[in-house]
Amino acid sequence: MPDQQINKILLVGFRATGKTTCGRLLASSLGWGFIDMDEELKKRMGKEISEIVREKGWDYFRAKERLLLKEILFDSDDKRLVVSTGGGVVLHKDILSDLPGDTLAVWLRASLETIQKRMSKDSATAHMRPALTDQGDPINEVMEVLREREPLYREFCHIAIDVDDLSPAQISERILSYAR
Ligand SMILES: Nc1ncnc2c1ncn2[C@@H]1O[C@H](COP(=O)(O)OP(=O)(O)OP(=O)(O)O)[C@@H](O)[C@H]1O
Ligand SMILES: O=C(O)C1=C[C@@H](O)[C@@H](O)[C@H](O)C1
Ligand SMILES: [Mg+2]
Repeated sequence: MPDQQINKILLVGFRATGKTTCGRLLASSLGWGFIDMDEELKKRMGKEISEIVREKGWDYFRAKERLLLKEILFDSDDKRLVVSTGGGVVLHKDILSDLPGDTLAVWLRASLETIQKRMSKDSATAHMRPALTDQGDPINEVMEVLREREPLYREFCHIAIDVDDLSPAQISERILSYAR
């Protein structure tokens, strides 16, 4: 856990675990700034994530994501900020393993079933969540990618919240108790 006043909260977790939804709510409850990394990358590049990946590939997307993460953590003007990260931010292991002392990383942990159900229902999946593996199907590949990423979420996050049976408001409430 951070040993000083918390100024930044990073919401981390797999696709469709509610990082964007809960982050917006949490920032508004705290009266802090808010940034959604995927939305920011889309805005900066003027394209949907699916287009960026189709045209330039995942390595290019990760390079841009990495620069943005560093900028947010180390050069942001906003003193207090809630950050909804992209699902793959744990791949930037060197950054996540050396977070500033005022930054709390929260893992929104959901079951395979919840993730697949939410991804299938969410119209944003088509343009925000292109396939990550050779399987070519973002829903079918979830188990394989989760298996790789769960140890990273566990290693880098200070706290985990099981979100399957909680509403966004309940999740935001839980996180609030750590930030005050
Ligand atoms: N606690 C919740 N209970 C039920 N549905 C939820 C909850 N949180 C989010 N959702 C729904 O799940 C879907 C995905 O949510 P959201 O976009 O916030 O996830 P995300 O973690 O930001 O995903 P990504 O990593 O792809 O950006 C949305 O349709 C949202 O309405
Ligand atoms: O899990 C991932 O690697 C990703 C999740 C989304 O938030 C986007 O950042 C993008 O689709 C990559
Ligand atoms: Mg999101």
